[in-house]
Amino acid sequence: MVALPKPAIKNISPFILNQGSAGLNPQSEIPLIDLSKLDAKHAIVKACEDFGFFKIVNHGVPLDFISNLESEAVGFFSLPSSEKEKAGPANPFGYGNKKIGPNGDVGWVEYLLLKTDPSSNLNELPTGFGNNPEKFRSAINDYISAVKKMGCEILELMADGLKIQQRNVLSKLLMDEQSDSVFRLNHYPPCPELNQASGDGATPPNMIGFGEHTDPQIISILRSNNISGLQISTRDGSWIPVPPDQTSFFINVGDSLQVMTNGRFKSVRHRVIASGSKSRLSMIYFGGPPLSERIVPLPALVKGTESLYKEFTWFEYKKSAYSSRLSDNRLALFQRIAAS
Ligand SMILES: C=C1C[C@]23C[C@@]1(O)CC[C@H]2[C@@]12CC[C@H](O)[C@@](C)(C(=O)O1)[C@H]2[C@@H]3C(=O)O
Ligand SMILES: O=C(O)CCC(=O)C(=O)O
Ligand SMILES: [Fe+2]
Repeated sequence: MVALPKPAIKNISPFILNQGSAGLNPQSEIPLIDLSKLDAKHAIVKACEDFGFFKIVNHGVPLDFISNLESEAVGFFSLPSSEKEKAGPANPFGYGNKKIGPNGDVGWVEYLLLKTDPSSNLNELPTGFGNNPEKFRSAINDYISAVKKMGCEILELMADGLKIQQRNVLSKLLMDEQSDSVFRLNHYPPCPELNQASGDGATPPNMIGFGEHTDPQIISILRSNNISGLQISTRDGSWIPVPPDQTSFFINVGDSLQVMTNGRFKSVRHRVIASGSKSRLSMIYFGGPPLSERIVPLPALVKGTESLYKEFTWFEYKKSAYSSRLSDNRLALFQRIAAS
């Protein structure tokens, strides 16, 4: 594995999370789903209800697709800033460094945000995009196809587990040619100054790599190298660390799936805490519907009850998401106020 260069920083204060390790609950277990087991569909539904998050093993994604993409990504993030910046600034797609989104959020992270449609910006990767942009492009395409296939299998198991007759009711949205899915490579560089900075006296301060948020799409499929940092928020509001596992995937329920299940599944709040000494690299596929898709609860899940949400299209939701801050509760605008 190639060592990534360390960026020079003078002032790390905007990135410090002023709460030490308070509120962390390392005891909770992250639900583990074995995709080869017959009862996977029930375990998936339970994990989505309890956590909105789970880990997948026996996923069927070829490990060489993962390692090829990881080495291409390491190669890209090792380039001099002047080279990486040729792919930026992220607007929202492209190379971004520390700035997340358009509304003032920052994190100790550099990233590449890409559309997944192979005919779109993947083919516009600028020259200077590593030594062999064609190799990078092909590693991204191989990875995305395999991960999308696994994502569709998971969405079909969810539909089965929810006893919905049309088992492709969710997966067809990702399979649609117009699916508005995105792909992100995040690199959290080490921050040696963190070890010297003073926290609350007892514990060193935490550094925000990627601030807390929920993902807006249907499902996010995350894989990282073996460096920790990802945390999820539980129903009681405490944070639990997600032990890294570079051979597995982690699934997040997104806001759209929360709505489509009429609140039965909850989108999971999560964040990344950067490390003082090690580089974390993550790759995330965000499976989204076509822009024109109406995001409404599946009819089978509203029988006898009312929809908890006002109707909206994915385009309307995305537009509103892009005028929000990262930590905002983006669904609040679309919630129906229960009649008393
Ligand atoms: C602050 C922002 C970044 C984000 C768009 C937003 O305005 C609010 C949602 C953010 C998020 C979180 C999940 C994904 O990383 C992402 C690509 C997405 O779809 O929504 C990011 C957006 C981004 O970085 O552009
Ligand atoms: O990098 C990670 O591990 C998670 C990042 C994340 O939540 C995101 O990009 O939406
Ligand atoms: Fe996220």
